[in-house]
Amino acid sequence: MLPEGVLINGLTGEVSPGTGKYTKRLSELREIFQDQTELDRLVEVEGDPVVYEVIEYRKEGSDLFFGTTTMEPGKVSGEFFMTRGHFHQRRDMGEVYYTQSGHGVLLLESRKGETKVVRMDPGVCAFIPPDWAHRSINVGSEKLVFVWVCNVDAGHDYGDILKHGMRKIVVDRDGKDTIMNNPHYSS
Ligand SMILES: O=P(O)(O)OC[C@H]1O[C@H](O)[C@H](O)[C@@H](O)[C@@H]1O
Ligand SMILES: [Fe+2]
Repeated sequence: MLPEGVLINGLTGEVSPGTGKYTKRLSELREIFQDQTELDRLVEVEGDPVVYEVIEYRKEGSDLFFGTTTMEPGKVSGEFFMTRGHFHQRRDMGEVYYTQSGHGVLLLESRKGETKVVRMDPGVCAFIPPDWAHRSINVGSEKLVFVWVCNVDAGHDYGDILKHGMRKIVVDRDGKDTIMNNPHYSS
């Protein structure tokens, strides 16, 4: 393993050299949005738009890895495009998100049910403590690009969020991003 400088494009999320990537489209995120009828319609008429892309830089044997998440702007019945959201499998491992461009909301929820919001604006480096679920939401009209750094062993636990939802949702109300209680939240 050798040290290396990795070039990150803060406007596009490109990582050079990257070692892997995946894309999430709207149809793959059906369960997390409130209005699934409208989501189905958007998938149909807009040809299943990309919601976000994750590019990573990972070296075999390292304890850390990093990468970018690039989120497209968009809404489903006023609810902004968002990531799936997850806890880490390892409850002792947090994460760092450093916003490069665009505007977002990082929605966090502890196991005890506390909610916190960290605005994702360029230059903000967000600390995600261990055992807080996290979901990022693009509330702007441009791409939201952020760099994340995490332990390779942290892992993703999607189960709880997929099953119960998060307690809060972020919607456009009169042109302003607004945090509201999730009417579909189930404890
Ligand atoms: O995995 P999701 O909840 O869909 O979020 C998408 C991705 O967002 C960030 O980039 C995290 O660091 C990734 O670990 C995560 O996978
Ligand atoms: Fe994470």
